[in-house]
Amino acid sequence: MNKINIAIDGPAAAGKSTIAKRVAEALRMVYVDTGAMYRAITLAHLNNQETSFKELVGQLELRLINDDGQRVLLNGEDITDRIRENDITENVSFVASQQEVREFLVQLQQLMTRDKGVVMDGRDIGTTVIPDAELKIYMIASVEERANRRLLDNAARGIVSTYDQLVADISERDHLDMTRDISPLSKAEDAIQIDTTGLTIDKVTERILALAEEKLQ
Ligand SMILES: Nc1ncnc2c1ncn2[C@@H]1O[C@H](COP(=O)(O)OP(=O)(O)OP(=O)(O)O)[C@@H](O)[C@H]1O
Ligand SMILES: Nc1ccn([C@@H]2O[C@H](COP(=O)(O)O)[C@@H](O)[C@H]2O)c(=O)n1
Repeated sequence: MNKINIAIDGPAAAGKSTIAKRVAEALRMVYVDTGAMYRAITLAHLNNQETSFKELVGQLELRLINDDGQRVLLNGEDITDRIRENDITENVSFVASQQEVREFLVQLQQLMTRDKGVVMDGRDIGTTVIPDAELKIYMIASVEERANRRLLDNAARGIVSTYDQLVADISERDHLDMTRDISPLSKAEDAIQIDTTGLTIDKVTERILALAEEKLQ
């Protein structure tokens, strides 16, 4: 059976990580949430704001552990839950627009996908990280649906937010991600667009598994 890489890109709260985890589990592939990597560097930056990004990425140790999803270790400390908090979300787009940060993480992500067998989600996976991925998905949903989903998410995590604030925050983050100079969020020409608005998690997972099966023949 072929070994493939699957790239899943799209805006905030479209459902990328949820679906990527399920697809990876079903196909016994490795799951990588690249957003968590940018969030981890954002945390390091907030704790060391006097340090240049070049120095910062040169001195940190970032590890991802696939353990019922993905755990994130920064310099040995488990920061999986910490990086979902509002201060990280409010600063991550700025950090992700820094050339030194992108070069550091894209190189790491390309190393992770070198031997294939990875489902990787983010903003630039199909365009920049693995442009030769055998299957590329561009996942979208209405901003209203994404705000509702994130509201439920945050409530489950004990993070304070309101629907209106999330609509504004998600729209702002989408704009920042789509308009930055380096590796902006965009649909790869050969990506298949899936609008998950009104679709269940199972339905979306089934659709992507069917597409992946065609590539695995
Ligand atoms: N098709 C769907 N229908 C309903 N809820 C969904 C669907 N897909 C994902 N969700 C829920 O929406 C929330 C956000 O999903 P997820 O975190 O996977 O999005 P994301 O695109 O990875 O977001 P981000 O890029 O901000 O990390 C999760 O709580 C998830 O359970
Ligand atoms: N490949 C990627 C992944 C993420 N980003 C930036 O990180 C932010 C957080 O990502 P989430 O998936 O956790 O929402 C995202 O808004 C981007 O600014 C990126 O640039 N490239």
